[in-house]
Amino acid sequence: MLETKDLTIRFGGHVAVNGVSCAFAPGTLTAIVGPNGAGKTTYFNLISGQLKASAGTVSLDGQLLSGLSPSARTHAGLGRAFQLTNLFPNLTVLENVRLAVQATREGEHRRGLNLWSIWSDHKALTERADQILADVALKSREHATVASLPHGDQRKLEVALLMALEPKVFMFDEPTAGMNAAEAPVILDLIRKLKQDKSKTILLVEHKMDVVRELADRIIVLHNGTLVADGEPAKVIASPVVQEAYLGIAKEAAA
Ligand SMILES: Nc1ncnc2c1ncn2[C@@H]1O[C@H](COP(=O)(O)OP(=O)(O)OP(=O)(O)O)[C@@H](O)[C@H]1O
Repeated sequence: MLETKDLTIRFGGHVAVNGVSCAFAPGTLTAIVGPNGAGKTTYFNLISGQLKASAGTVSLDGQLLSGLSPSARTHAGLGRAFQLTNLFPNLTVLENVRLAVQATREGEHRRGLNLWSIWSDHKALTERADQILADVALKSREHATVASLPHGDQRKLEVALLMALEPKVFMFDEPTAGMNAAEAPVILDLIRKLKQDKSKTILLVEHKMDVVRELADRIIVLHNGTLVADGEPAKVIASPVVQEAYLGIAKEAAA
């Protein structure tokens, strides 16, 4: 179980995330919605450790993550899509995914300087990386360098690297933003498949309400950094306060 307690961050006088307490259980996909500037990405950054909280805690399965670096949190099971700037731009797509698989499996696979084990590890890692690339429909690009990828493929690669980590918690921040009509369904399918694994916790920041309606088991709504609604999607979406102030659905419906 991932939990935030009274999680808060201030930037100068501005409270971007304000005392958010929430628990996310395995087997659920929670969508985090709210207007621009509501604090959704900042909340993600506090959970993943990219930002240091002014107050409050983050824990996973009882382990306190507050104070840990982003990579230590990743090691504890928290998976956030990689920033491609952290990758090796001149290595190929396949090489990058294989490195991510290797980083995840390092403990299991280290068997000294034995050529046979190095070769068989390499083969197993490549097979896993190949599978992940097939899942995100990026196989045809496996020999391209990361730097040469168009934007949509870079977003797919971010998801591929997240898959390679095999985390307990998957955090997706607008995973289909900037993707074309052919690319987005691949990623949404992948999230649908992930949902079937009831041991995984999925958090999704998403503006597209049709995606939220279809995928979410639960919606939480942030507004001015505060948690203002939390519950079953139909109920949260239907609540007047959310419709009018936060989602603009009333406007959409009227248009
Ligand atoms: N590093 C920072 N320094 C100062 N203010 C920040 C910083 N990061 C975020 N903020 C402010 O915190 C508030 C929340 O921003 P955040 O990006 O989390 O919102 P969001 O809900 O993800 O918005 P969007 O839907 O537009 O992505 C905004 O007012 C933003 O300007």
